[in-house]
Amino acid sequence: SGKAKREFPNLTRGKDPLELWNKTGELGDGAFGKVYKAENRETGVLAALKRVPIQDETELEDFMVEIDILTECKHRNIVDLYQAFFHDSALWIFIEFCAGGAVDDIIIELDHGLSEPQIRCITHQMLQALECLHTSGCIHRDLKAGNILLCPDGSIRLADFGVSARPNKGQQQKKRDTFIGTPYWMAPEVVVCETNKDAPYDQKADIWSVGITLIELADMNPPYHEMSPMRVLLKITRSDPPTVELPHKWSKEFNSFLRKCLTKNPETRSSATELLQHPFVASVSHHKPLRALYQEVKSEVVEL
Ligand SMILES: COc1ccc(Nc2ncnc(-c3cccnc3Nc3cc(NC(=O)c4cccc(C(F)(F)F)c4)ccc3C)n2)cc1
Repeated sequence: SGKAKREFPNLTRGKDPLELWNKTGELGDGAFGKVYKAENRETGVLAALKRVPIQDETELEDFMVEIDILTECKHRNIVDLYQAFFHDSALWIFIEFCAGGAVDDIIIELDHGLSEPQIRCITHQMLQALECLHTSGCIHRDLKAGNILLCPDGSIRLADFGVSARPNKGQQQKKRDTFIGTPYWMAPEVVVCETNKDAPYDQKADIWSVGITLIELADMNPPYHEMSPMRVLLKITRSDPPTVELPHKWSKEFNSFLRKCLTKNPETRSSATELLQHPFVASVSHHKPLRALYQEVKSEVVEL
């Protein structure tokens, strides 16, 4: 095309990814193209591979937002980008493979919610990942158990299988009609923004979604899961902040932490940095409860 090719430092062009990586299986059919499991021919390292068909350079720029975020936000609790290629009119993204899969699938597989020690562990790592994203000026916008991956050592990685966007730092305005995020986890001010598209919202919206995700981990579903998505939007804006189904079943610290996340006013809602000082997560020091969770999932599969 006549348009000058934009330089993308984190993108390898003119190399066939399958010379370096061997596709070993399928992981699912993502919102944007297929997702495969892959193994590095030289090192044996395992990766998850997403192949996104690209029509032209402008579409490539849209999808490079994701590569930029993953390059800028290198953190032990955010999925690790190994390599990105532009080859055969497609963007090939190779991510560190997390063998435990997504936490919402684990809850379905085990058919029970997580224990409080397991939830404390996940929350501590989620807040660290969010603190890193927010410091880099990014907003996730679609936090939920389905976007949290579990690794065998009990660590978790924040992922985004939808399309997370960056705040418009002079970049193209988020497409006005796209509906970002699944409604159940949406903070009140985001619902207002999506419906009247004016109220600005920022990183505090992710903190609300942390609270909803903790309820999802404890009760196996987010609040109002039995309602239709449209009715949920009204419910979220009109109701008092939700709690877990049986608050007395959980510690004072857990309920207090939830109240800090599920504060309707984003101004007074705590930030990720503030919440890392909260007693619910301040004393977390190891991943043991999540290593046990990984073993449980893996043993479950063997039994079947
Ligand atoms: C069904 O069983 C399993 C078992 C293991 C796994 N493990 C695994 N490990 C790593 N990635 C994936 C994965 C699965 C489906 C789709 N994509 C996956 N990873 C992936 C993620 C991304 N991008 C992000 O996660 C992402 C994009 C933008 C922002 C962010 C964040 F905000 F978190 F920084 C994260 C890009 C390309 C790929 C292949 N899956 C998945 C399913």
